[in-house]
Amino acid sequence: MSFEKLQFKQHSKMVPLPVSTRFQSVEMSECDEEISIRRSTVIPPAPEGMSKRQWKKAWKKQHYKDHQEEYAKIRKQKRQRAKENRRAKLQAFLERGEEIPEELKRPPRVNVNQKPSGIKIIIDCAFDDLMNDKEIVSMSNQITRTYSSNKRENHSADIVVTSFNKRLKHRFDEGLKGCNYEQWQNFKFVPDEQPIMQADKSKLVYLTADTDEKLESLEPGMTYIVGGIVDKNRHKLLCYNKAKELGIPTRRLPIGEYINLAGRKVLTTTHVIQLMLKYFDNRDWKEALEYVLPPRKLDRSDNDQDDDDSEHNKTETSVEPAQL
Ligand SMILES: C[S@@+](CC[C@H](N)C(=O)[O-])C[C@H]1O[C@@H](n2cnc3c(N)ncnc32)[C@H](O)[C@@H]1O
Repeated sequence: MSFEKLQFKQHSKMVPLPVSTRFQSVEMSECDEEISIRRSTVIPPAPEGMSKRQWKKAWKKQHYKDHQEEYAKIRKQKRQRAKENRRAKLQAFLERGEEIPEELKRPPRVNVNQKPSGIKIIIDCAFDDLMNDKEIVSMSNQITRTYSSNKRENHSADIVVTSFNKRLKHRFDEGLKGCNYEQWQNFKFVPDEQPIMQADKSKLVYLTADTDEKLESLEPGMTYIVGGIVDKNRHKLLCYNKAKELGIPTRRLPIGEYINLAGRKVLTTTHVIQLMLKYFDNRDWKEALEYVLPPRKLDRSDNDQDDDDSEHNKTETSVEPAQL
């Protein structure tokens, strides 16, 4: 048992939570229910030998664990409420005979006219140990969003998540219970690196922002590897060095060639995959970049205003696992 856990157990014995601080779910409105969990959680003083910060972190973690099911229920209710609100808003527009505003429109969850792009994408998740807990959660959300895009866009890819064997897997098995990831279409999760190691190297490209070699186009029959890591670029050259060691050619996305990007040219795993999927619409990088990247990433200081109609942000909308 970890030091933190032990401390927590000991401390819990010494200072049992007063009844008033426990979760009260009885006959309250959904909103009240959530507030009751949050407001009632007065954090007891830190046990000796533990910093306030450490204790707060450990306590919150344990509290969340103890109330996991209640929180899941509240999230579900919130989603339900949001759905009902949206439906009511749409109904009001329809009744007034007005057109539905763009921001209320949503692309269908499943694109029935979808075609296979012919490419395979590997999300290399061998970097589990380099991420903190928050980053693991963020990575798992990126994967669910990627799955959602792979169902919605006009072209799909065969996607494989490799080295899915540690905390990221645990996050899917525990935190995202019910998302049924093992049944996802065009999406496979494997525990090892076999799809990388056994592939024909001439058909592999490792994508990385750390190379000067530009990716000209995407070609059916090829496999593109994307690093499955959230690291705020703490680990520079990580994927570049791995690819070099494995003898896999590396390429960067042609970003600067088509748009001015505000800030770094290192994109998230999801954005990179969304770009690849969108590229197949018209084999046009500029169009794909403007569609996928959020407006804050696009440096609009010297652009032409025609681009403002782009639909870039549609795929950026966060998709809750339960909405998949
Ligand atoms: C958040 S980045 C990870 C950055 C990490 N430090 C690394 O070494 O790659 C996630 C992944 O998206 C891909 N990626 C991000 N920006 C890219 C770019 N400009 N060109 C090509 N691939 C990119 C890479 O595969 C990268 O590993």
